[in-house]
Amino acid sequence: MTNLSPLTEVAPEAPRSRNRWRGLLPRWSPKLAVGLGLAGAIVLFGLIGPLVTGDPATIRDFGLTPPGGEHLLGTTVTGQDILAQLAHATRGSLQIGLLVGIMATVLSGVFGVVGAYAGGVVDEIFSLFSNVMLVIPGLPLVIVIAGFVPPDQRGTGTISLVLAITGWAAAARVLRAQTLSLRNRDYVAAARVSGEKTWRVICVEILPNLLPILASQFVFAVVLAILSEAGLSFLGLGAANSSTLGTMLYYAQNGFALQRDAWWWFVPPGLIIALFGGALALINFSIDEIINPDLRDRARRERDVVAVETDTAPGEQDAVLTVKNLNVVYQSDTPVHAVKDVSLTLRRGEILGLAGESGCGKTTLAYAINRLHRPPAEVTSGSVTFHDRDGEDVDVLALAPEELRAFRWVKLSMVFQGAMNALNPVTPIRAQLQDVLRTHRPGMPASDREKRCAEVLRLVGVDPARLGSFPHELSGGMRQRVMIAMALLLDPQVMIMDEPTTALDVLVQREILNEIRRLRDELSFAVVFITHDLPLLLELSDRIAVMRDGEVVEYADAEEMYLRPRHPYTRELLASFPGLNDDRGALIR
Ligand SMILES: Nc1ncnc2c1ncn2[C@@H]1O[C@H](COP(=O)(O)OP(=O)(O)OP(=O)(O)O)[C@@H](O)[C@H]1O
Repeated sequence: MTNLSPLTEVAPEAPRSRNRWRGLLPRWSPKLAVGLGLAGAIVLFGLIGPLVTGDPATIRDFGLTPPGGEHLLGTTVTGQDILAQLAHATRGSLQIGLLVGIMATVLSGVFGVVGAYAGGVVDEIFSLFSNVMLVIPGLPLVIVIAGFVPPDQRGTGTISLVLAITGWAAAARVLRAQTLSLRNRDYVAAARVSGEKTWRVICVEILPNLLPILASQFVFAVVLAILSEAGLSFLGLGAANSSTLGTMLYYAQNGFALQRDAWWWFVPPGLIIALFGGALALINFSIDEIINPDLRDRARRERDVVAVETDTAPGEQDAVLTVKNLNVVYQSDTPVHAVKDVSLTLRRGEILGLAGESGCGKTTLAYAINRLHRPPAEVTSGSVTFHDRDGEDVDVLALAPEELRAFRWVKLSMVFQGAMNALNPVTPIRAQLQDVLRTHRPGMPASDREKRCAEVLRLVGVDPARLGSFPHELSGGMRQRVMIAMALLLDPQVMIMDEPTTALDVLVQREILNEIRRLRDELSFAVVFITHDLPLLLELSDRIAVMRDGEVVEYADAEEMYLRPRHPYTRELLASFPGLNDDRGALIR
């Protein structure tokens, strides 16, 4: 099958290149539109309402008037206009929400980000303090603190402070974890080494990466503050001399609004709290999609799965893996469409070679097949189906996280590019191999684990006596064999090998390739073998797919490709290896 489909446009991404901050903004979606619309309307009401609705405290001599006429939302028992009260109360609640949001975000930033960046004793003290604050139950503490503050000092500022003090710790934990990961990134290390000041490294290198998390936490803190303040006011512990939605509910309860069927007194403030909470939750969900692009992938994948199910073109008879119209895009400032509409079928026991120059998308394709791709990489469409030995078809892109964990390495394993450096230098080989078995076969007795580890080492031609060795005591070739042994441990049906021999000298490379072919014959797993070295693939593979610029431009039997390359790019690739141009006649295998 030759796949020469035209480049799929990624139209909505175009503006990203113009504005690097665009990537940090939520994508426009119905959820976001509804959330922003509702929240915006409520904020406008809180801002403009008090200016046009008049004094909410004016007492009139006609109490509990139902909505209509002069008083659109009716009056309280003392004849105060509910609409005017609602406008002022909305403003009061928004003020508290905003104040608490800012204070809680600053506190979590200081204790989470600064602590984690400073490290050492500072981090330990900050982290201990955050943990203590986290385990103290929030609402009871708020009630106790608010209860101890005399009513005349219990203004909006005091209540906001109390709510912020009790509401920052969980966010600080998340920020700390994220900062610990960011501070070890190369660009942060480079900034430090180049002598940038600490505040600058935090503000310029770290904080921009935390913006979506901070925004999400801010929104959450605002919702929580409005709800908590309403709860406190309802208990009579809210801000004194101020009007909030909670105090409105408190007075409605004291005025027996429910018993008097005066629904217009308590329903509007309750409704505004519920709508504002719902609106911010919708906004927060859209921000979550920036932090975790997997969320937006999921919806799209579910759509794609339906499309694939209705399009059940007959696959190849003995297929173990079918990739259909797979598209992967790196959603970076300038989106890179790294895999374009790729369709491949891997037969049971087959070695499928994936060739192409550096940057053509081989690794991206391998990672996407395995669901190992990480943001900004995103599978925008297509399907990956694994056809299990027992006849079941597994839709790999739709697997839930737990199912994926059970699938990977058991059914489909991977030997990574530069894999020989992937071994942990301070742990003996035995422990590293046994870890895989402990994770995937928790019930396996220790003696069987030991036996299996020795067995796979033997399979790849490494003396089992080496089980106790540390990686640095092994040669590069041996380490590579250990990595292949690790991929074999659970007897997978498919093994993806991404340039597994690139760093090795030609002789060791040849030995390992022979080993792979022998193992495939013995254990009959299928292999996707990735390399830019087309001659090597011609020797090793049954079929070869040639990739260029993210597309599979030719897909054919190895011998056929060698003798009759059809695509000009394949011919160009073959011509670039001098040994293949001579008169050898047939492919040497
Ligand atoms: N994190 C990323 N963000 C944006 N673009 C990326 C990212 N990673 C890879 N790319 C781009 O995706 C394309 C495919 O990269 P990929 O690593 O899959 O190529 P490859 O064929 O495996 O190359 P190599 O043989 O050198 O490993 C390249 O154009 C690359 O620049």
